[in-house]
Amino acid sequence: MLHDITFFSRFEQDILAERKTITIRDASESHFQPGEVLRVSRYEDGVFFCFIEVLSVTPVALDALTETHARQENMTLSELKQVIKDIYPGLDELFVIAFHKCRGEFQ
Ligand SMILES: CC(=O)Nc1cc[nH]c(=O)n1
Repeated sequence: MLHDITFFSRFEQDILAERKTITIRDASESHFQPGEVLRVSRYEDGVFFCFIEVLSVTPVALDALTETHARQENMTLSELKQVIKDIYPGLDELFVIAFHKCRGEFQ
């Protein structure tokens, strides 16, 4: 079964250009499994823009975010921490979902 995930529209171009290869989510979106293909749409208007394959789902604390995570998000580390604090205020239990954009049959 195909599951859905949404991203804020400001992340769309980075995902399509494969500059953003992780997403950091709360526990409500930590159930995805490696190998699972997700249908990706924009959070604001629901417009579909690609499929992604989940590579891994790894717990991480806000303070444990690193420059590597930031690079995978195409941000600086301070930008990334601020973005996550804005999206999930007061939350420390987070999950890194690593993915790659699907090509070919899923494009
Ligand atoms: C819609 C939404 O929650 N989008 C998010 C949240 C965290 N990271 C991300 O890349 N996108």
